Amino acid sequence: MASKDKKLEGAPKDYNKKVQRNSTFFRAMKNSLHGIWLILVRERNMRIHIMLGFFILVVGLHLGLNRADWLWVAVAVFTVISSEFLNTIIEAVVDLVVEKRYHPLAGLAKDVAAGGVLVAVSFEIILLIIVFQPYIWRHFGIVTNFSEIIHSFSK
Ligand SMILES: Nc1ncnc2c1ncn2[C@@H]1O[C@H](COP(=O)(O)OP(=O)(O)OP(=O)(O)O)[C@@H](O)[C@H]1O
Repeated sequence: MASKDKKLEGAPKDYNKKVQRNSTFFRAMKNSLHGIWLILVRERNMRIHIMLGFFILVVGLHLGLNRADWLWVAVAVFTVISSEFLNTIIEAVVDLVVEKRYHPLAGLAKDVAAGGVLVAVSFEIILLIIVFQPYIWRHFGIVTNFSEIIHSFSK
């Protein structure tokens, strides 16, 4: 994430600024929404995860997933989104601490954080295959043993 945005690098005039605590609930909410806006604007991967989430929503509505399946889909999608938040936080903190200097621990922290996202995406793919495959087979009129077994679990 290094130096994508000059505004977030911090200018000398910023050093005199005072940090204001969130004095009201609405101010805290405004800052939280600003955080969501920042990650959407800055992180291409987050935009991809969100678009994929909407795509899964449309396909799920079209195939008529049941309530239990929607729960698993929500777990899968939000696990990935949460891991991307964590990845971005770690990248920002690492860049803040090391500034632009090379440090093996900075590389380790960033790579491990990115690895966490990869694990979350793998978890999402496995869950989505398990949830969607019986619906997709049945959508095309194919009934397999596996789809029946999976479907009997979700009844
Ligand atoms: N200060 C550093 N010291 C050592 N290695 C670093 C440092 N900063 C980044 N790296 C290494 O370079 C890689 C790319 O870092 P960079 O910050 O450009 O990417 P990123 O922010 O992880 O990418 P993206 O924003 O696309 O997720 C990291 O995964 C890490 O291996």
